[in-house]
Amino acid sequence: MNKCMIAPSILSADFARLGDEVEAVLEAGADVIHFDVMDNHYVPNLSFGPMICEALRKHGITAPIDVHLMVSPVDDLIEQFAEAGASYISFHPEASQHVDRSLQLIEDAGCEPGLVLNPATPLHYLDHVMDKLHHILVMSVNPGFGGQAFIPSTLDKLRQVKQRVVASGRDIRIEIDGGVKVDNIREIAEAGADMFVAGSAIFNADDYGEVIDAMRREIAAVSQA
Ligand SMILES: O=C(CO)[C@H](O)[C@H](O)COP(=O)(O)O
Ligand SMILES: [Fe+2]
Repeated sequence: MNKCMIAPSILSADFARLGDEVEAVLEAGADVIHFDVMDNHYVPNLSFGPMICEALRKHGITAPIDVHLMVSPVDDLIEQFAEAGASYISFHPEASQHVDRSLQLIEDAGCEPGLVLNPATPLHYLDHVMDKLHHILVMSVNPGFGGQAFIPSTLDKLRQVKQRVVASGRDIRIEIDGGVKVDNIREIAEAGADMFVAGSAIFNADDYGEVIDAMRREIAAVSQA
């Protein structure tokens, strides 16, 4: 199995000290920086755009930046985020007129493409595009806000996504996003996730490293079982 990755969502970071916050979570052991882009149209909230991604690169951040686009339309922002230094780019299929084209645009821009499934988004959106996916992001909250409670039915969805990935024979990461905490990450890992987004659980803690280490111990308990 792929090494499991911890991806702190900077939505819950102190924006006035963003560069330092990102450095701090990476020093604390994070693998990836999760970057939530909200447009007050596809989701009822507004966050940040490519300029902030570029600013993190200029600040010296070299870790992968995982851009989660909660925007509609999708395509215009792909090139901008690629130029700003994004590593992975995912979008919600309902927000794109042409899902295959958007995935191809991401790949052509030199980034790793992913699709995001909301709690009520059917899995059939994965049909016909598995060969284009680097990751599948399963939302375990409805998108738009950090700090929401994990929706338990998404565990079953994760299992179904995992089955599809195994059946495809492809090496596709399964990412989970929303309400991930130390006390539920073990069952999430058991259900098939291998990339874990956590915003409030990490940034609301006094010691980021303590939370990330505890999450890794919980995940390791699954691989050793
Ligand atoms: O995409 C998101 C919300 O739409 C965020 O990535 C997610 O909510 C992370 O925050 P938390 O871990 O606090 O739930
Ligand atoms: Fe996200």
